[in-house]
Amino acid sequence: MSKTSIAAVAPGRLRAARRELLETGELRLNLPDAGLSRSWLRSHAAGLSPVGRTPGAPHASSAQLMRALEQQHELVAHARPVMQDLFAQTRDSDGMVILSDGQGLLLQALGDGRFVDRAQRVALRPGAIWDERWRGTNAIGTALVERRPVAVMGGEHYLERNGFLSCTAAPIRDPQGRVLGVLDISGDQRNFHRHTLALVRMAARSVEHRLFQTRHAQALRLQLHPQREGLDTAGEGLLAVSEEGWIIGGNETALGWLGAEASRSLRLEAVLPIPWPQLLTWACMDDAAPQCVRREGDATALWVRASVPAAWRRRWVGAERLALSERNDEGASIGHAHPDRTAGAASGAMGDLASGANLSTGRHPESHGMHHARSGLASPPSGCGESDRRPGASEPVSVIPALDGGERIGADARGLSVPGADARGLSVPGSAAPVAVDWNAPDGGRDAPAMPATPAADAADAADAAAVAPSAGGLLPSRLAQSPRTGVPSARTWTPLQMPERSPDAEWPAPLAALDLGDPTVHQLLRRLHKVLNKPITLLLQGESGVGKDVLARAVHDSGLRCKGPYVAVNCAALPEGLIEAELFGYRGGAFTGASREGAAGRLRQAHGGTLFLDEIGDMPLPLQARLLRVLQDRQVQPLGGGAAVSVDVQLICASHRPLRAMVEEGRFREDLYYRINGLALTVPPLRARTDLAALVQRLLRRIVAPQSQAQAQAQAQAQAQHSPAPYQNTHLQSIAGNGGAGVEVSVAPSLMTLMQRYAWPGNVRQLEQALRVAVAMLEPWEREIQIEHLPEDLQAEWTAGEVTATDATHWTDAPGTTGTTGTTGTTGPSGLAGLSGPAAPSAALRGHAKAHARQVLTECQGNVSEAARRLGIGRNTLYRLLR
Ligand SMILES: Nc1ncnc2c1ncn2[C@@H]1O[C@H](COP(=O)(O)OP(=O)(O)OP(=O)(O)O)[C@@H](O)[C@H]1O
Repeated sequence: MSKTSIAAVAPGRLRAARRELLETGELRLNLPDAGLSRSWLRSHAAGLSPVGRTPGAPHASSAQLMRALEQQHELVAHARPVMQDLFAQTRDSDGMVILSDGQGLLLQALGDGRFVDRAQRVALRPGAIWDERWRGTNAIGTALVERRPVAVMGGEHYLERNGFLSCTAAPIRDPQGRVLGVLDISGDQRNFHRHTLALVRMAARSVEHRLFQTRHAQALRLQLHPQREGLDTAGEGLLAVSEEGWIIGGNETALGWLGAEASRSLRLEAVLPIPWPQLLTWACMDDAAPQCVRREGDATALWVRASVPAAWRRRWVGAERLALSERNDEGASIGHAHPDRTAGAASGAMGDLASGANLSTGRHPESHGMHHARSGLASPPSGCGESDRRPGASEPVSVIPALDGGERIGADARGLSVPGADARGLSVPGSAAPVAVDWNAPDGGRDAPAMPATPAADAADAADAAAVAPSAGGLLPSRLAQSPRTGVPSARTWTPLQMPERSPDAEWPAPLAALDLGDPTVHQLLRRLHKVLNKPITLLLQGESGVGKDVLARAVHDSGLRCKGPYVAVNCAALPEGLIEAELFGYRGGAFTGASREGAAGRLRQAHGGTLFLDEIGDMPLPLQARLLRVLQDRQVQPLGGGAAVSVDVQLICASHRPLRAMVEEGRFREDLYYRINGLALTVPPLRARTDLAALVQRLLRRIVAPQSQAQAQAQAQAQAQHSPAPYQNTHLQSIAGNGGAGVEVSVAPSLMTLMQRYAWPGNVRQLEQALRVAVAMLEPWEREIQIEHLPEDLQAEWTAGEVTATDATHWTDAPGTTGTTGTTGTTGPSGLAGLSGPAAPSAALRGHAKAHARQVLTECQGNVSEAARRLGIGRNTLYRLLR
């Protein structure tokens, strides 16, 4: 439906296909465009009749339209000038330029002439909803479903009454890749011009650019294009980078070229061969001209222009001045830094400060060459836009010649090497191949493959590529498989710039990294979560109760771009059935008996801009599942008792300990909802299957002890202030710490740890945490090591009785005086305490070993049974039994 539809499908063929669809419900005749066939089939399935009036297509009231305009004010504001421009260009062809929101609600229209009157008759005007479900195949509605630019000509419209229209529409995506709305040019089909599709695509891109620039106004923004002239056109790539050097956003074009995905999971250096401090230095220059980045090997090139927020410039240049004056004070070499350097010139030293290089250029410090050399970047390209050179600026300084004739970063003018650089060029950390930055490419395209003839062609190609890899369901732009015509390296050809081999763990955000305690399954799970961070992919966390699903969801929230937004957790199992609906979706005042007069926004709306964690979603009643599905699809919430639907933007994370898949098969959970929430399903392993119990115990203990001792320190301080005796209980914790608890070290006796490692922990981490809380509370003031007797009594009883449930659920209990389920014979369990109460049916040899070990410990304790039992982490009676 993109290009084929411009050469409209022959009317006879359309008629035949329509007849077939109506008679058989199928389209075996196959229209030449698969997208058109799909859309017709959808229209048919929606129960629309191609002839006659449209039955009950919704239309917004003027109040609803006003509200929608308010909600979409950013989109409308950025689209308006673009629409005016489009209108000026298409005026002669008697058409209309239309903007719709993401639901197909027409927000604004520009047009004049006779066509507008005709358009009004088919409700092509603000307030009407051109969703495919109501109006059949049409450019706006179909572009929304197909998520790509679409042209629908004359009889290709499913409803015959729209057959006089020719419409071209392109989705407008926000910087996260979500479709915000659609830009459309509609006109009389007889006047249709074949370039309209390219025009509307470019216009939509232009709106996206404006949105991108606004949303990322506080970030460093990079414009990219294989041709210098391509910068500032709708075909350029855009990247946004945080001050720490993380990619935080990118448009489809940039992501396609760089093979990157816009998430904080990638540092800029992973995709562009420029060390971050040096790029920052260059970007902070007042008049930084575009530069050409070229990859070694295949000579593909990208032109880069950077803009930074003014505050960054102030910060970096200010820091630079300070650093310079400090270095001057120390009498250290500062190369040729000029004391009166301008801000832009001063910024040039950032690179060498950051990289530790000491550059000596022999040039005037204010020359461009100076900036580049001092920043560690090679000098500006000699043929790289003469106009970029300031009048009178000196020639670029000499730099280390590249093996292939290019110039290198990573080495200073005297050949001093910069950390991270090697003789062959800069090695991007973890990247497979060294890459060179060639600031000297004569035109940025000399070695580069042929470039697109026009930005329009480029735009068309990118759109076609998007059609190849459409990003479904509001996902971030997927990697584009660039058309060869663009001459731009596809994601594949840039692959060496990525860091597939690197271990990303070092770059995990702290909240995720903190959960990586050494268990390989958990590690894999965290890796997968890390990959989908900041992507609108719904997560489904499954696993037994207490394994830490909520903890994971919270870590995902805290690690992502939404961390400043709300995190709202709802336990669907804990809410009375009658209240879930009101709790989730909100209600209008007095909507039901007992409802408050003011009404309530509901948890979904509370989570707007943040994360909604729906725990135990398997416990949600079926009717509510249907409602939730609708909300997830429409991204709008309708409060109970009526009122306008409100848009919500939430990252959804669902969790359940129930087997949802099986529930779907049994009809207890909606299949459509299951697939909707199942963007990425991960199973959190039970504690008994984890190998990092010791590290987890330490983590939990730190968490348990620190606040306790802090609270006690406070209580003590308070008590002292009131001249009353300090509370006795557990004052040892802060006395151990001596500093309010921060340094308290409580650990678990090794023998007890062995026992714990063999226990099945049916309540998982929750049970472990509770056990440790009790144990810490039971510690005497002088004790810092947890023994079995500190544990809750039920565990003690279970373990000392040898009734510990093993990971393999085998019980052994033939220690004297106990009863067992397996009746395994032998003496004791495995070594140490585990031998006494180890869960897996121990062999006689193991029991013998445990007994021997207990004897040895007793000898070491010079016969002191209490001490030996303490060391072994068991009670005295148990030790007696064991030794018998
Ligand atoms: N990795 C972890 N580090 C520290 N504490 C953890 C970890 N995982 C779980 N916990 C603790 O275990 C308890 C249970 O965790 P959480 O509520 O996340 O489990 P869950 O799987 O969501 O349980 P349920 O299915 O019953 O809701 C919490 O107190 C939590 O703090």
